[in-house]
Amino acid sequence: MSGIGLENTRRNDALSSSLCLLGTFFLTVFGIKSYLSGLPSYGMGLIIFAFCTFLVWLQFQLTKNWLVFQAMICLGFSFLYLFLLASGGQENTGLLWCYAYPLIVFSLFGSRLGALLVGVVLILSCVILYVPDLSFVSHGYTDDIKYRFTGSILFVTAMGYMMENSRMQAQRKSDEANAVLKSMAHRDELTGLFNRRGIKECHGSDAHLDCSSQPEMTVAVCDLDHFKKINDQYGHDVGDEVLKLVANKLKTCLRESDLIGRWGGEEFLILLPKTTLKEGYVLIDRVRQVIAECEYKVGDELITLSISSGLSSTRYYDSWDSLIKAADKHLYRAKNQGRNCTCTTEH
Ligand SMILES: Nc1nc2c(ncn2[C@@H]2O[C@H](COP(=O)(O)OP(=O)(O)OP(=O)(O)O)[C@@H](O)[C@H]2O)c(=O)[nH]1
Repeated sequence: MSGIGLENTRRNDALSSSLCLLGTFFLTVFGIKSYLSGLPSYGMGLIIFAFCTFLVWLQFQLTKNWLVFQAMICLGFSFLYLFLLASGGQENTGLLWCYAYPLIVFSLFGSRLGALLVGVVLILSCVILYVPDLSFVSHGYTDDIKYRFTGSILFVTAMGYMMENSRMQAQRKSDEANAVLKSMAHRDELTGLFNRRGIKECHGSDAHLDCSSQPEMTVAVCDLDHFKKINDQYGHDVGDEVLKLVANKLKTCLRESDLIGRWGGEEFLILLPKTTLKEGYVLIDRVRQVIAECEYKVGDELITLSISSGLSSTRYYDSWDSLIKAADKHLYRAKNQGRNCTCTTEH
């Protein structure tokens, strides 16, 4: 799961638990109190709401289905809001709890959808407050309380909307910044290829190399030949351009599924999943030929390039360190054999 996805899951978990468990607690306490104070049906109503809230929480813990949770909790709290408003609650104190409603809806649905849902429920609450003689309405609010409640709930709704909006904007900015930071931490700035950390993040654990449970993977360490001379003769900027050119050639020569990284200065690491050592040899030697054929122009001069590579495979090595060490050993052999060549155990 991505960092952002994980963050959302954590937020949903925290939100569902605090909403449902606190809701269950307060509804139970005030339900029992009302029941014992001579309002049995109202008290029972609150206790039933408490029980349903707990069930919704339990359902979310078991299924982790956020959409179902959102729908059920929104429906439940909308009913509770209208119930408190219509009944007035114990000694008309039901209104006090109504202020939590817009905040709950905004935190569950965000500012836009939240505003729509709260809007619908506020229209229904105006019907309850101002339409006379509705059979299901038993409150005894004075006109002054109705006006003041309408004004204050609209104010809380507007504040809730603005706060949720700024929270969402801050979240978006932080998600974007995190994505940029993650890419910077895992990519080489010059070539855009994965850096060491990026490669290790994708394939770094020895579990990725277990050949008994997954297909063979071949690893190649490729190194530009006599790169120091290019730097010394033409300057560091030209050296950088050559590195970019080679990185692009690697990208175009290899498959989508292959992972290419810059392992060190002028050294590249290539992972070839689902590839035997023999197949890997063919692929990497073709890359060698392509690079040997390409020429880089500096002014009127043409620079010829070449790479040497060493290969190893998960068929023979089951730890990351031994795999890279073996590829390095073959690279060393390729350099000693005169460079511009590819070496493996079987060749
Ligand atoms: N332009 C540029 N040069 C780099 C970069 N990183 C490392 N280098 C240079 O790469 C050169 C590597 O030199 P060596 O290790 O001697 O390797 P080589 O000249 O390619 O010789 P062989 O590998 O034996 O063929 C050094 O001069 C480093 O300064 C980089 O990011 N940009």
